Amino acid sequence: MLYSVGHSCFHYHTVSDVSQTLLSKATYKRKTPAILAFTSKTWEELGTLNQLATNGYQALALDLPDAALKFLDRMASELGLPVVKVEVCPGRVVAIMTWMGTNPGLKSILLNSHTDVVPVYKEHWKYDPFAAFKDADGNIYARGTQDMKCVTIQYIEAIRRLKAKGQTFARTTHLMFVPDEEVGGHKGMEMFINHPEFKNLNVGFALDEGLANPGEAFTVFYGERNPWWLTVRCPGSPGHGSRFVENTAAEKLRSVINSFLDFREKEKHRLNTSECFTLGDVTTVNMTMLNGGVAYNVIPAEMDVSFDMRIPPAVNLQEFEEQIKRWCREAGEDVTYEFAQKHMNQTVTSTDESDPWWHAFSCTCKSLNMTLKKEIFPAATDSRFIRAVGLPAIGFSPMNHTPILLHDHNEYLNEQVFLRGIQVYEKLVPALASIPPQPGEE
Ligand SMILES: CSCC[C@H](NC(C)=O)C(=O)O
Ligand SMILES: [Zn+2]
Ligand SMILES: [Zn+2]
Repeated sequence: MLYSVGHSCFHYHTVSDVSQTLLSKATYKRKTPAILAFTSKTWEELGTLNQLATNGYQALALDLPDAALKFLDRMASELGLPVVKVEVCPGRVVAIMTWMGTNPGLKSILLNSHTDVVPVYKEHWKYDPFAAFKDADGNIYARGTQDMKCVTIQYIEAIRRLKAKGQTFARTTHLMFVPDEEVGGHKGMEMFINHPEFKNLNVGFALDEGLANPGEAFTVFYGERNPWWLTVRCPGSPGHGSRFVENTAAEKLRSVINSFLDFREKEKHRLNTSECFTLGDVTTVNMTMLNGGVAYNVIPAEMDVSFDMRIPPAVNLQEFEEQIKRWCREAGEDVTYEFAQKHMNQTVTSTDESDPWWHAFSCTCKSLNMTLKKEIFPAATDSRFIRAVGLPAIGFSPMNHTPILLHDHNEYLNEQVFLRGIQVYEKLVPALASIPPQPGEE
């Protein structure tokens, strides 16, 4: 197995070689980026290696065949930035490029993006979804053009331009690339956020993905609805399909479905009749799975129904769950529910002008004549894990005049919109990374 060390030229043949070299510090000069071979290490071992990193050694683990990681290695080497890679769970690697600030004791800026994408129905695409075809109007079609390769590349290109101009800033900027946002982030950001290597990043403020806006404005997300995925189980008396059996599962199921879907109607009405509400301000309920029954003429002993619910931060979650319990009780005997996902964190990020992070963000956008529309993100991104540990995070993908096509067929982004996004980060990064020391910072 071959290991290489960032943009230095060391090669090792086994992980053990790497560790041996690492652990005999005499072998290293501080200017030499060293490897932390995370891939086969336990978290306890990482603690030791981590201490080496804080002593001035850069970290890099490199036996990873993943194409996205290889691409990021190439970008890091072009930008002249060190990369840390942490295999948080088997096969799930988080990569971090770091542009060190002139005052590294200050809280850093985190530019987060995910490297995974959702699948495609190839037959429904006008062009090959993995060829990034650009049409005559400059629209680039490909899976991930909006979600969120655009943002990843905009971060990288903005840093490239800033570095080329010789600029430096007080605060450190980290570009972080996580592997599994599209399947919930549980083996990526959710695990990594409590990892010592994340704590070492000393993050003060994070940017992560948002959504396109079809109009002139740019949407920014300061919070998210909590996803609750639950299954309601309705047991009942079985019997012959020709009879009026009492206490059937289906009668209970009907009551449950009616309660949930009546509530859905009310929330839909609330959204459609309010000028100022967006999807993120109301609760959505969707019945997504239905199970039960074994034969046409056998009344089933159980029928189950599953719902995807998204609950805005302003809703009292305890009261909401009481309502679910009531619906189940009203449906009949022994109706129970269980959660597949139950997110409870309702932290939102300050968008008050007195907040230094928001102030820098919003003022920069204003200086670029951008109109911002503040919203609650209707679905769930990795930002929820960042906010859950008390860090401010803004969901922002600079795409205006663009239909929302994430996860859709024919996802595209216009090249002009994409290029303007680079300019936006070219201003945002300096503004955020130059925020003066705040009370409590050194
Ligand atoms: C709750 S984990 C699933 C995460 C997924 N995120 C997106 C952006 O589609 C969702 O909201 O369904
Ligand atoms: Zn995304
Ligand atoms: Zn997505």
